[in-house]
Amino acid sequence: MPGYFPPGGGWPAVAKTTPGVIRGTVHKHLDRYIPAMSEAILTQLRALQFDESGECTISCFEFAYSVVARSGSYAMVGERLANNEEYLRAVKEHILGMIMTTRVQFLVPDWLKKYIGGFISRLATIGTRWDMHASRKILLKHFDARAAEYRDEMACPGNINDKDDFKSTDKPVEIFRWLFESSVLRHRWSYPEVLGEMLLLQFAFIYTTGYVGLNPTHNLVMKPRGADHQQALYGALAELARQPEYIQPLREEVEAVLAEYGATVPACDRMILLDSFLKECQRLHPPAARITLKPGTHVGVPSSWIQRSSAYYEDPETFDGYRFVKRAAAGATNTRLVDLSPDYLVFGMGVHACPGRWMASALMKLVIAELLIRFDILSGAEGSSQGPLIGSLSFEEFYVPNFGLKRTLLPPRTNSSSPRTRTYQLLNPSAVAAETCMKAPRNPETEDEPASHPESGDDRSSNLTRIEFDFAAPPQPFLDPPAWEAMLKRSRTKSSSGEENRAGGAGEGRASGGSETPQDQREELEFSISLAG
Ligand code: HEM
Repeated sequence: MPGYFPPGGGWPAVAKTTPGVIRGTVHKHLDRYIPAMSEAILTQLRALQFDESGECTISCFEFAYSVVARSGSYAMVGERLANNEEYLRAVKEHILGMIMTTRVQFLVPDWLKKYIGGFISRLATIGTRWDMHASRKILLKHFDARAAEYRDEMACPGNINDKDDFKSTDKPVEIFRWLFESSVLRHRWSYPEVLGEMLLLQFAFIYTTGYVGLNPTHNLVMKPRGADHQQALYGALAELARQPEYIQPLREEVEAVLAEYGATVPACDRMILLDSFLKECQRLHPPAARITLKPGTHVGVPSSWIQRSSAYYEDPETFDGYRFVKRAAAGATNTRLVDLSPDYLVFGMGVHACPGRWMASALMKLVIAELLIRFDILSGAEGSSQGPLIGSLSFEEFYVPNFGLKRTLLPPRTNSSSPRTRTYQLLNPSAVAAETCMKAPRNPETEDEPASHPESGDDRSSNLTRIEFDFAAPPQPFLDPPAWEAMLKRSRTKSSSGEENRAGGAGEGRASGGSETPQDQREELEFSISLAG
């Protein structure tokens, strides 16, 4: 990022070590972050404001981005700042400002950059709502204050959060603290380098997860402002709404899993259908991946094309949220959201593969789980979800929203008659169910029952396609019983050895199965299938 790093030094050494930080802290000790992330999600839900008529208008994108900004900030700078609204606003605006500034920089010829690059990065967003300079000032103010606290704590003997201390506590390590202490203790990086890395990491963490992850089926091939944005602006809520047949099975899965395991890593590992759903979203709408061959030369990896190729995927243009669960059942490897493979490049490949993908996966699952449990999600009929966000900007790989799109949210209605009866809030009450090519299995025994949301007080939901799904019940028709059993068994084995598995694979360009090779995984599954059969 121009302006952050000392001139003439090129890309700082710290850039090569931050993935190590992510692996050593966020990735290896994911279980320590989950309670705080979960709390952050709930805080964001509680922060929704309802007006006198009992409605709350919110942009789906803004909600997704905000919830990830808050949870991500827990991991990056700790609880106090993660609850500081000024800081959070600055985080979100700074990331968008970075995108704008980078795009403006692209317009400047290389030979001119060294003269006016820094100047441009100051001016590019000035006076806009993505004013990078203003938001950076706020961020630096908070970083400085936090760093002073770290310094004070380090000055007290025994307070240094070194390796041993970290091992002996259950608390998650703030990424900023880790970077800061390492730089002070080991004289590794200058303070401006640490700050630069924090600002880049905020982007790698928050924008990707909020945008790519929680807006999973948007189209990342962006068109210029004012052009037809058709699919680019849907958030996860609206996207789930477009495929309403997924809501109930996913909801039942997360309710069952959270009831048994709470918000934990094993719970996230057991959200098999949600994992497949998210992976399918990312397959169809990956972020643009780029590698640099030599300074100034960018080569695009056509991940969109690869992930929609019939050479790798059957019926590749069709969204099938259970695609990967079916593949796993059929014995395929690399079917989990975090698995890497050449036909699935969302998290990259090889040594630079995303080390934050376990964190992103867990966070996305927890957010969607909480939403599914608390809200009913229906698509907008009035077209607001189809049009462009006025004043937003979109580029080839990034979208910079102005949060103009509003959606309606109703407050929860209480229903104390039965603890099993849930009352879901409605996102956009004027919504209609979307049409989709997904075929639901018909069950003659339940066909006459009212579908899904008996408490909603209307019969809209009876028009929705309904899939009965129960983990305690026999498997769904699309999975034969032995395959289903094998899959559950495999998932149990995996999550019981989850810590070692997660510690094993980040960035090494292999599937995330710890020391397991794809062949091992396949053999294990075949063995399980033969046992179950
Ligand atoms: C859905 C969310 C995410 C997506 C789609 C994503 C995607 C990617 C991709 C494609 C790369 C590889 C870039 C390359 O090949 O040069 C990458 C690298 C990276 N990501 Fe993520 N990421 C996500 C979430 C996160 C999170 C939550 C973190 C931090 C906790 C993170 C931290 C990083 C870092 C530090 C790198 C650099 C790795 C290296 O250079 O070795 N990412 N990410």
